[in-house]
Amino acid sequence: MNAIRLTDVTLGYDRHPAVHHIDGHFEDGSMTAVIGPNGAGKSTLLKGIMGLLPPLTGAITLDGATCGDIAYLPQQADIDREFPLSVLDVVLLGAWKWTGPFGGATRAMRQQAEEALRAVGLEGFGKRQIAALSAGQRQRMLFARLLLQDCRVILLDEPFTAIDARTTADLLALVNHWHEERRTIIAVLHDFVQVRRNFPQTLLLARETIGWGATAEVLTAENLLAAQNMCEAGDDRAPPCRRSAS
Ligand SMILES: Nc1ncnc2c1ncn2[C@@H]1O[C@H](COP(=O)(O)OP(=O)(O)OP(=O)(O)O)[C@@H](O)[C@H]1O
Repeated sequence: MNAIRLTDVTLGYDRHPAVHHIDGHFEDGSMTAVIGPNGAGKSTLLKGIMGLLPPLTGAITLDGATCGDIAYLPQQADIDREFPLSVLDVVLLGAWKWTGPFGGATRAMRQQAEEALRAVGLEGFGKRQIAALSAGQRQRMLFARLLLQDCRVILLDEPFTAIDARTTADLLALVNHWHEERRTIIAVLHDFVQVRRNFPQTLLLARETIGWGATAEVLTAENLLAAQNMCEAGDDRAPPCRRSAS
């Protein structure tokens, strides 16, 4: 079964395409690394799947799911660290599907949030302000929120960038556990060793698809060189795309 199908998808900003004509699918229960040079369109693709950026052309279909069934962890840079919230408040945001945007958290939800904090190694951190967390602790907190969200599809944008080795290992173990639970995982990553060791599938992007399939077949020197060349030749302010669907 396909969890997510992309049919000739082009995504961009102000009608300027950032990533073109992506065609393929993420199978239900698959675990895919999305890799590629800076500016290749990796974050853009995740935003498209999440429904934050409607395709300029083509279609993204979620098999039997809605955007509410997808959990999304944006890049660290996109998160406001100074907002006056406690760690428990942030984790409880993961329960909004059940509470509604203005609903209060029940005692059971608070307990679940405490358990999630324990699972990511942040027991006793609930009352702390998020501004007082280190980068690694903040990422652990956001993984606790993902645990509470309990979604079938999980999108992670550079989840381990600027995170220490111990935290990365702990959070990777959690991601592998989600994979064992047959959730669909799509993660933007830059560490190829990590990708080879943990991610069975890889999508290599360079404004368009260079390779998509088994990691060993996609993550080759030849493909990486092609991706680099493609991105260097790319134009940030490309005109609206006129290529027809193939
Ligand atoms: N909000 C935006 N408005 C306009 N252009 C954008 C916006 N976000 C990204 N872009 C452009 O879209 C292209 C793809 O960016 P994107 O962030 O998806 O790349 P990426 O592969 O995730 O890169 P990185 O590895 O550096 O995070 C880039 O040319 C970028 O400048």
